[in-house]
Amino acid sequence: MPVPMIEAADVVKSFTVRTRSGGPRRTRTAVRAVDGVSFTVEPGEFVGYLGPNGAGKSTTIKMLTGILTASSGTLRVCGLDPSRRRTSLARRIGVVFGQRTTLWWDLPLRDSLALVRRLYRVEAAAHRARLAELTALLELEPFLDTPVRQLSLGQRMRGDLAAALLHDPELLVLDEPTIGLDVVSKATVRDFLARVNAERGTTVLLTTHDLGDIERLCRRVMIIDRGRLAYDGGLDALRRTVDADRLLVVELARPGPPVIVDGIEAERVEGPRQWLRLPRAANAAAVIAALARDHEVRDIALREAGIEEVLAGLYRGDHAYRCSGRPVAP
Ligand SMILES: Nc1ncnc2c1ncn2[C@@H]1O[C@H](COP(=O)(O)OP(=O)(O)OP(=O)(O)O)[C@@H](O)[C@H]1O
Repeated sequence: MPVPMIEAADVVKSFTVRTRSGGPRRTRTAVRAVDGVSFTVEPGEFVGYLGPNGAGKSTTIKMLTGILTASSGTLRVCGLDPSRRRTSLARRIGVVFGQRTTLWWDLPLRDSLALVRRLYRVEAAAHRARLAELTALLELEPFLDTPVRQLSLGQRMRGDLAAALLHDPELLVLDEPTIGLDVVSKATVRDFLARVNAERGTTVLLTTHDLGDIERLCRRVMIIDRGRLAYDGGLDALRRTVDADRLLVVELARPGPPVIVDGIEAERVEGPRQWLRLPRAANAAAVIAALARDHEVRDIALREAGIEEVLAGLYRGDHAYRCSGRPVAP
């Protein structure tokens, strides 16, 4: 059995936050940003680590890369304890944060990448070969001699990906790598990541809010919500759940409270427009007829629910969407 790339067992991270409760005194409260998370990632997997804002994704990534130490539980990345073996681990993993660069702002990209070689002590010939390969794959040539601060966001991200992969890591950890990129740059980054995973067998853990990233890249997704794992399983299983539902979007003559038809209550209301989720077994024609009988309806549309609706349901803690992929903490 190969050693798992990542093993997390009941990992907790608490922060102490000081809050002012009206008067001059501050009270200390503990916030459990990550609250007993357990999972295993095997070599070669491409896993999406998803969740709403503030769910605990970045905190998890910081623990995986040794920036933060877990309050309790055990964590192993490439078989190492990240907080105790941070330097050894750095040689075996690559990390990209979409919101900030690891490159040297005033240096041309080429020089930045040369410095990365020294940091990771990559042998010169290996570096040349790898740089040539990454330059071709990421189409870096036109801007290798441009200072990083003059690069567009898409160019800078390609530079950051090259920097993270120059030392040929076993695991690549990405925190929102496509944030702010246009559709063409996103496609370039996604195609590149898919190739790195498929051809080099690099394991990838990806945090993103971008549905396109998830659909294109992640065979498995883990969803964290308020510090706890709410779903861990295949994207296909999530899709099958999606297939089970349809959405009825109804435009009423006037705004009102959520309508209830055949026991189905509108889950979203925006002015006169309301959204009802119809299980596959529901008879859409009967629901529409009942709606028209009891309400003044201006317009109606029926559509298949997408991955977006399923994620929104999971993020809301909608239990109907807790489909079982792998065991999930209750
Ligand atoms: N250094 C810190 N001190 C106190 N609380 C923190 C600290 N870092 C994170 N938190 C809190 O922990 C929780 C999880 O934050 P985290 O940044 O991990 O979320 P996230 O899932 O990455 O969110 P986003 O999608 O918005 O980036 C939040 O409630 C956040 O306010």
